[in-house]
Amino acid sequence: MALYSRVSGSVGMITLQNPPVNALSAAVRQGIVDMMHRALSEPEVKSVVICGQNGKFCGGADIREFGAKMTGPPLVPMVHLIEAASKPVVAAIEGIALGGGLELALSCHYRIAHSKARLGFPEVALGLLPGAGGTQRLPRLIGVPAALDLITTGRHVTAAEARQLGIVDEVTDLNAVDAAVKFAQSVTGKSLDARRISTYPCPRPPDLDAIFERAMQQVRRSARGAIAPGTCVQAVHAAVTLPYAKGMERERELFSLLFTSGQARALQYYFFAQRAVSRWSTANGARWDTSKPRPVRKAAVIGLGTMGRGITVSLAQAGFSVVAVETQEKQLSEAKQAVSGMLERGAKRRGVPLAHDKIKYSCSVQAVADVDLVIEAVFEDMALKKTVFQQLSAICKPGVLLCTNTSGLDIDELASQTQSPELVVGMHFFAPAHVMQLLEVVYGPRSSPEVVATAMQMGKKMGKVSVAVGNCRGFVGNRMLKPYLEQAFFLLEEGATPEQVDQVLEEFGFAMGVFKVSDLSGLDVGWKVRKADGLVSPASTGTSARIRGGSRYSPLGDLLCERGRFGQKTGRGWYQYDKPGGRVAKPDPWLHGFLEEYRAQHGLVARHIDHQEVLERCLYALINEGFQILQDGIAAGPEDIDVIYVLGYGWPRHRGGPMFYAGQVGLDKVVERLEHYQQIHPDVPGLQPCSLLRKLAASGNPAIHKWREVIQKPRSQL
Ligand SMILES: CC/C=C\CC(=O)SCCNC(=O)CCNC(=O)[C@H](O)C(C)(C)COP(=O)(O)OP(=O)(O)OC[C@H]1O[C@@H](n2cnc3c(N)ncnc32)[C@H](O)[C@@H]1OP(=O)(O)O
Repeated sequence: MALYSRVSGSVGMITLQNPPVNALSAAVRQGIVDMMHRALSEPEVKSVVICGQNGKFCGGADIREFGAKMTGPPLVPMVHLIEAASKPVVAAIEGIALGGGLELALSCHYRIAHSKARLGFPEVALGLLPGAGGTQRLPRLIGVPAALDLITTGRHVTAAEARQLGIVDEVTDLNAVDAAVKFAQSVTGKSLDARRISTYPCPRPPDLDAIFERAMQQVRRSARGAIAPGTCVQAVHAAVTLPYAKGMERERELFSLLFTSGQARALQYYFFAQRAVSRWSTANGARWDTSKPRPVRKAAVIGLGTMGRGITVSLAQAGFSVVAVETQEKQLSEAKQAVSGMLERGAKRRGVPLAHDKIKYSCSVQAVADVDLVIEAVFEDMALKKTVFQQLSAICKPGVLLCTNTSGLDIDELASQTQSPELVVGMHFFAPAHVMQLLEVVYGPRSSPEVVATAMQMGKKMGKVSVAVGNCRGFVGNRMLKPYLEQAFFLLEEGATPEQVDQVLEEFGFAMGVFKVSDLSGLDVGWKVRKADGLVSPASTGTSARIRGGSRYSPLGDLLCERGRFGQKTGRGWYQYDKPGGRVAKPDPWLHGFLEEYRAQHGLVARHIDHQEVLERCLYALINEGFQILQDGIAAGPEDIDVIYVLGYGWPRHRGGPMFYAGQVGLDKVVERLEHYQQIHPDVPGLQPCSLLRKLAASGNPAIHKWREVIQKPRSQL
């Protein structure tokens, strides 16, 4: 709702009230309309200030209401009412003015912002465009290039940048509401003719066509199939080419197109999913709201390889004192140099002070004796990690949290090496650790709730989205990757090429196809794991070479590794590169010949494989594993899996995540297609729909937020 009060006798004050961000719900819109009429009708009131309660102007349209039938006054007539007002209306922007909140501010005649406020049009991230005149007013106010930038990227600007761009009239370090009241008094009685942005002509720079062409190219490059960014460009184009009223009609058409698209639904689901994962729970009943994190001031990182360096940078940038340990002198000095470079670049990019002095380097593990938390980041080798954990358990002060950065090893086995297994938790960072936003916090059966809470909070402080997951091979992300990769290999055996599989996945929206990712991360990583698992056997032909434990197995990755083809680092993998370390993947005729030879050796006949089969086999196998993970209680809900896949594995955000996507496709259809492929490939257990998936499909494909009711009590394997 909106509150009305009179300030200093002549200023009508409208205060938006809708915690937590004063979003424009039906009640708030109704309140604004009613209070505007009141302010305009009271003769004593000479000007109006609009502000938000609790230091937040407005977070935009109320996203929680998007799924329901629209009630209350629409936004567009509301902003027109404000702009057309005969008394000056001043927006007092504290905290945030985002989306519809900024549109509300742009309909006011003046805008006063607090210096700490952030403004922007983030609708594009929700699969929408600013649909209350934002695409028509902003270019009129700040010009086409700047408006295109803000609207297509959704980036927030500071009050200072907003002032520079001409979005706000004044910035204050003092109380913005008081400043707005003073300002409102100072403009009482002045003509408002030049203050209504909708009446401004839209600037037409001479290279207009080139500007729009560039903007379209830019969004095509980065959108990966998302339709909102290009539609935003079209809406701004209407501001330049059409009179305001017609431009508004075009904005409405384009907004409706986006609003009813599956992409907007997926992105809005994802918005709430990312927030839902912070309300974590574990299979043994610990919860975010009943578990208190421990204070951590000083942390240590053991092992300064690629991951350890990234983790050190993240910790230092988050303000923690860090002891960074690498036992070899030479590696330590290399790491020191690399970390300094990363910190310098980070400080420059983010405009923050350097954090060098936060880090103390040491060659000795003894240096961690007084820290509150240790993150072990040595090589992915259980024996090595066990030794480190035994050492840490002996050296560290009592009560220290011991975390391991592992991408899939057994947390409980490591915990059993220590005197306090309840203090052990996994922190699975993604490379590069100082850049990637995702953190899997892996709890073992003995991890204490407060340890999970501490790791979750540490992740948040490091700017990560932390997702709590249970302990199993590969946790959530890498466990689901296994059947996906497996299908990709099988498709090569059956006649596909790496470029064909990658193209299908990239057209779906993945940042990179599975084979390009494999080349980037190194084929030897998986090879090492498979060797440790006893899967890699000496070269042989015939069916037995492709069976392990009674199930189908593809040795293709092993064979490439045996030939020294480890991917980008060796200049050869599933693709060829111009040099070792090269980045541009080119199809490799050698690989095609090798695949032909391989098929011939194993009596396999290449067949034509279509787009749909590639997509369904790769994605549905991965999704099926996701349902198995839910069934096992390793992830608490589908949102956890979806956030992990979007932030850690390049799943296109506008498709919501694998579990959301499965719901969109229809769970019954996913079951039917898995059964179809299982019949053809009975030796691939990953194609057998898991019982939770079958159960959900049989219960009528319920909406994703209802899945938890069906999952009910997960049968935890912990
Ligand atoms: C005709 C249509 C015209 C316009 C369309 C629009 O206006 S679309 C909406 C545009 N606005 C946005 O996209 C803003 C989205 N919100 C954010 O970016 C952040 O939430 C924000 C406001 C920067 C605050 O970030 P912070 O990190 O401080 O908190 P958090 O993100 O956890 O949010 C706190 C809770 O607020 C809920 N929330 C935020 N924005 C909205 C919103 N617009 N509508 C409804 N609810 C919103 C958010 O979900 C959090 O609640 P929780 O219960 O934890 O989920």
